[in-house]
Amino acid sequence: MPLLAVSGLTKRYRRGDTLVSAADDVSFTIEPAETLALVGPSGSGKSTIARLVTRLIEPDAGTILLEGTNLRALKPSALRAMRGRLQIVFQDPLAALNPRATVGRVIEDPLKIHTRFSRGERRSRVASLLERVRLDPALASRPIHEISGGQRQRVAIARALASSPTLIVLDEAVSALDVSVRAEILQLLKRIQRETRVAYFFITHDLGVVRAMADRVAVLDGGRIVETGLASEVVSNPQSEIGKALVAAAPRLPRS
Ligand SMILES: Nc1ncnc2c1ncn2[C@@H]1O[C@H](COP(=O)(O)OP(=O)(O)OP(=O)(O)O)[C@@H](O)[C@H]1O
Repeated sequence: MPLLAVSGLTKRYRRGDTLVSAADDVSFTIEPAETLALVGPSGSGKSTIARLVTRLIEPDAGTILLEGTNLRALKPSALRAMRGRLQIVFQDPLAALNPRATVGRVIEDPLKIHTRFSRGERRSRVASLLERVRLDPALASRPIHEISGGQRQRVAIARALASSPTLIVLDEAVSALDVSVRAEILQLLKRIQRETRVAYFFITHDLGVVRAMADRVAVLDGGRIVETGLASEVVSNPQSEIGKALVAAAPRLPRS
């Protein structure tokens, strides 16, 4: 059974008199411990699909099965419990995390929701999550706005890991970082995947990231998936027009 099975996912937005298809009959699967990348030009529907899959927005049609459970059929309380299994990390941690909250608080909050740990257990789990993302546990007392962008994204990853997810959706999660910090975070994500067998749904416009991180890739155009395949094959020999255009527009890719 796939970890995630999405089928027929459809979402339209009204713009004036017309309907814009942000997701048009989208179907794909993600296996445990796998990384699937979703690429496409600006406005092709990548963020919409990330938000549909994580149930932040409601689709017009389609099913989303996580570990065989239909997320759309769950009552709010059951969905809350399931949410821990499926986490999302956004591009801008300063917008996604409360900038005045401390690092420790940001990571501890999901533990309050998803576990029955005592206060002491939560504190020691926060310390081990900080170590997992290679941050000094002493950082727990610092407010989010005082730490660097790269450190903030590590905190966002630690927060996502707090509820022991089986799938993390990364919505342009490394796009705003400079090149060296981005490389460090990608290495970190790979190591975490080896250690925990978490799967990633990697939303990106960066084919270098696809080549470095993904097992498979789906190419999106106008809300439709126009090509899927092994990342190495699609990046070196795209079949769809939009895949060819993305590869042609990419800066020279480092060898994987
Ligand atoms: N809340 C909304 N209301 C109306 N239209 C929307 C809304 N959100 C997205 N859209 C439209 O849906 C389409 C897909 O947008 P989406 O943000 O999902 O694309 P994207 O591939 O993530 O783009 P980018 O890479 O620029 O972030 C676009 O035409 C966008 O204008």
